[in-house]
Amino acid sequence: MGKDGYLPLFETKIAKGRILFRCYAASVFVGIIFICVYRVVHFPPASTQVLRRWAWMGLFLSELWFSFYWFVTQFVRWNLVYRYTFKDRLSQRYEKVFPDIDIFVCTADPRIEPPIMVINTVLSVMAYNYPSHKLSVYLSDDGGSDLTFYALLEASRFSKHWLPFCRKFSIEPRSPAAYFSTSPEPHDSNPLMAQEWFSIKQMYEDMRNRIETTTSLGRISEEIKKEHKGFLEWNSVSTRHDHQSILQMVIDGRDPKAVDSEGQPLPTLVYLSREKRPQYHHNFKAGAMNALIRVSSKISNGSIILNVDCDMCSNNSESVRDALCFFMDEEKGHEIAYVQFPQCYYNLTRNDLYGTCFRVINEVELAALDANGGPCYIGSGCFHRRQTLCGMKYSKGCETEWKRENERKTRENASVLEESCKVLASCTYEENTQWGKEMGLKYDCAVEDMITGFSIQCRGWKSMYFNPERQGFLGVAPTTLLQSLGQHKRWSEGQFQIFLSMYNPFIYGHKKIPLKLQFSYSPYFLWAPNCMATLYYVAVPSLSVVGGIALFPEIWSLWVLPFAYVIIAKYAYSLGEFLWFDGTIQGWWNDQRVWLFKRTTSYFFAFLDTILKLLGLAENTFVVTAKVSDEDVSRRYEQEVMEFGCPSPMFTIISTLAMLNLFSFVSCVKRVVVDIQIKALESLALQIILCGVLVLINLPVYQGLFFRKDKGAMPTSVTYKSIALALLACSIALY
Ligand SMILES: O=c1ccn([C@@H]2O[C@H](COP(=O)(O)OP(=O)(O)O[C@H]3O[C@H](CO)[C@@H](O)[C@H](O)[C@H]3O)[C@@H](O)[C@H]2O)c(=O)[nH]1
Ligand SMILES: [Mn+2]
Repeated sequence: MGKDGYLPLFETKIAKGRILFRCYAASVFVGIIFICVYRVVHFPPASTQVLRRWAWMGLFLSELWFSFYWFVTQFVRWNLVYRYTFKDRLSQRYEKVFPDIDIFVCTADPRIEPPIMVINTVLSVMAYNYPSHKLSVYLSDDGGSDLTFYALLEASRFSKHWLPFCRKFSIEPRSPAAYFSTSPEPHDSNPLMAQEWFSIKQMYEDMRNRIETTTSLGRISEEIKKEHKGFLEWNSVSTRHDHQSILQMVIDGRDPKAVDSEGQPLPTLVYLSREKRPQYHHNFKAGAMNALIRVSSKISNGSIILNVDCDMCSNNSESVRDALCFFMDEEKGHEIAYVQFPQCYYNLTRNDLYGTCFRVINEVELAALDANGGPCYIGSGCFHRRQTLCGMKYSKGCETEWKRENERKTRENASVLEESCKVLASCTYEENTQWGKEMGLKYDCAVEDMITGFSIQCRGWKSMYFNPERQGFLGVAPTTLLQSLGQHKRWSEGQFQIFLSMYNPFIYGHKKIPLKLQFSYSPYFLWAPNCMATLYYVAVPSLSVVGGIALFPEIWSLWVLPFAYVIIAKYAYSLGEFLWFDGTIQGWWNDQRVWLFKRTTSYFFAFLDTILKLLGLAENTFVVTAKVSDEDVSRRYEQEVMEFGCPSPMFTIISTLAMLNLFSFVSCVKRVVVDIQIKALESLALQIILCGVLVLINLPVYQGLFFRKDKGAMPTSVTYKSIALALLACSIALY
């Protein structure tokens, strides 16, 4: 109970059972100390073995890096908190004075983000269990596509039937595609529902067919063009990189005629494609969001903004109310800037081949960030207080009066409003303003979300992490290895860039956020530099086996113990944690493999590109992740067969490392079996084991290189290149 007998709207529980974790962490720490002692005491003497000395030094440095990184990640996990909301109390106290909510959906390219998927997201958020006249949904289309506009128009019509249906039968989830693909056909025992179910389903299928036919045609027919004045805008669009602002209020919620089939008001629905000109940088998603912030401030000015990516549909119609439990809590609400939900995906397979399901991040790491001062903003599924997004600093006593917030709506009619808002979405509007710097989402960073959230926290605000039983949002996970690696390259690059910029958590965050939070950001911001230590560890010990250079204690020495303990304890704990959160053993193994791939490729290229950018030799890019794949690729994804397919430098690195370890391993086996040199191998035992594990984890790579004939196999050019490179490396190691 809060002060004065007030019941809070949310509660916080500290995770129990951290004893086991703390014992584990402390014991591994001791193990690490022993390893360091071993490395120092057994440092090869200067006079002999120059090569071994260097290899040893590198290995020691890598181990120091891993230890430091491990130490920080464990330290910030010391406490975890979980939040629970009381929606009934919220409803009792505030149902009549709920604030307006603006929902931003971003899309960028109709070819890789199909309009039918986009409008399913739009429909799912229009159907929140929340007073419709207080909801406004904005679709930002950076693809500037009339196909997307057409789909939105169709969605606006369909919503008139969909919203009452959702309300009447309290269905979940409220994205029609997700609902009809997961809910069983209704029974005859409920004839009323059955009848409506089938007719709505039919209506949805018809709409989907129309949209998909038009999308595959690639252009809008003359007939359709007559249906809405909005299509005229495209007469003056030359390309998607060069056009005026297009703004259409597809549903004007203030209009008394904007009602659904039961006469209830509909949410406002707005289409925006901000102006694009080749000579102006558009700043990717951050630019789109900032245009939306301005335009929406003129139209609906909701005091809470929800941001979702176009593939992240709502999976829980209560999420808005959940978020409000935080913002409207009488005691703590006024200091909360944003409420972040986890990013989850609906297209994951059982063993999650590409390790995309952030199991441990969602269940543990974000809860730890929350305990240390607040989670980061991760782009999608996040509710913001409008003022904080616009740069406001936190100050005590600036409590929001929710009742007054709603009285600021404009009365201008839709077409006047459309015209006057276009200016706000023009290229020149931001010139000589603080947009992208102190206002709105920040520019010049590939992870605009992280840096924006961080700077909001540095302005004194708190944030909350909320991970409800029924997931709030579900998106589309990448379905090929290359997409997944590309996504991680963008993330790790952006994060490392922040670390090296003035926004370094320890410098910029100094005295602004708790030290623990500064530390909590570091493991993410330091993803990229992991590549160096990892590359070293997977290549040098194996090559040293070929050259007969021992870098670890002999198998019968007591010094093996700390190595064995640290490795076994670390991996056993990580496996246990993974299984605890509903993972599978195979899934964990896949996760380890992807961990390796990311560190040797995504992070490596991110590291290089960050350095190039610092030197002014490269520019920021944003490669949008594809949300569709052709049938063949999807089938292999379903069957959990790794997708290579096209030549890429990333694959060359992966295959070369795999081949190199294979060669080393084969050379050991040969020595044991053919030359019977068992004794000589005692000093190399740990390296051979490491090499063997690397071979095991790379099995799908060998399959892709040599045994598969399908289109997802490794391209032959990569095969030849990697064999040549690995042979070269091994022969250098031999001499
Ligand atoms: O110029 C652009 C580029 C992208 N987007 C949109 O941004 C979203 C995220 O793009 P996606 O390719 O799906 O990136 P992800 O890696 O899946 O996204 C995560 O990481 C991004 C930062 O790297 C954040 O912006 C996202 O919110 C977060 O979900 C999508 O809705 C895009 O349509 C734009 O609106 N304009
Ligand atoms: Mn995405």
